[in-house]
Amino acid sequence: MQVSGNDELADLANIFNKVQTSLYMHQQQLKARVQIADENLTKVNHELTLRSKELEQMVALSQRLATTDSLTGLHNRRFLDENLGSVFAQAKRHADSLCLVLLDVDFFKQINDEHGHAAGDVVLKLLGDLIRWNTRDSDISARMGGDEFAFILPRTPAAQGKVFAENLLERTRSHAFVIPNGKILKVTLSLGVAELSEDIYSVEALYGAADKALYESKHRGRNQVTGIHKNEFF
Ligand SMILES: Nc1nc2c(ncn2[C@@H]2O[C@H](COP(=O)(O)OP(=O)(O)OP(=O)(O)O)[C@@H](O)[C@H]2O)c(=O)[nH]1
Repeated sequence: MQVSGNDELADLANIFNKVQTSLYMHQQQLKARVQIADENLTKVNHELTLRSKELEQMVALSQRLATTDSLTGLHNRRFLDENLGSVFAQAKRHADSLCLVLLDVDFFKQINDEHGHAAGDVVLKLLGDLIRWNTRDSDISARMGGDEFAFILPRTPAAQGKVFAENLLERTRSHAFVIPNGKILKVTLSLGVAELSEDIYSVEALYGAADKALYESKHRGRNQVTGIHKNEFF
C-alpha cells in the first residue's frame, strides 16, 4: 500500500504494510517447511517400501528353509506331508491316478560305519542330485529323514510309478558315488510303489501300502522295486 503524508491513516498504512510483509515471510517459511516435510515423507515412503520388500523376501526364505532338507536341497517331510493331503483329496475327487513311492538306501549304516558319517552325507547329497535330475516338476520329491526319501507322483498310474522307481534305481546303481577320500562307492536302493485305489481312503493308508511294498523289496533281497495295488504286490 502506497503511504504518503504523516497522519493517522499513514500510520495505519505503515502497520498494514508491516503485517503484510510479516505474513508473506511466514508464508514463505511455511512453504519451505512443507517442502522439507514432503521430501522427508518421500524418503520415509521409499524406505518403507524397501523394508517391506526385504520382509517379504525374509518370510519367503524362512518358508523355503522350513520346508527344505538342508543336506540335499530337496523338500523335507513337512513339505511332503503338507502337500500329500491336498493331492490325495484332489485325486479322489476327480478319480485321478496317484502314486506314492518310498525309497530307502540299502545298507546305508554300513557306508557310515566303513567310511564315516561325512561320506554317508556325501552319498545322500549325490543321491539327492540324481533324484532332482530324474523327477518331473509336477512330482514332489522329499527326504523324509536319514536314508529315506519319498515321492508323490500325481496323475500317475501304478505301472508308470513302477517305471519311475525302476529308472531311479537303475540310474543310482550305475552311478559312481565319489566320497571325500576319493573312493568310489556303488549304492543300491529298495523302493515301494503304492497306487491310490478304491480300497484306500486315507493318506495314512496310502503311506501304509507304500511302506508295505518297500518292506517287501527289503525282504526279497533289496536292490529292487515292489509295487502294491489293492493289497497285491506286483
Ligand atoms: N551320514 C548320515 N547318516 C545318517 C543320517 N541320518 C541317519 N543316518 C544313518 O543312517 C543309517 C540308517 O540305517 P538303516 O536304515 O537303519 O539301515 P540300513 O543300513 O540302510 O539297512 P537296510 O535299510 O535294512 O538296508 C543309520 O546308521 C543312521 O545313523 C544323516 O543325515 N547322515
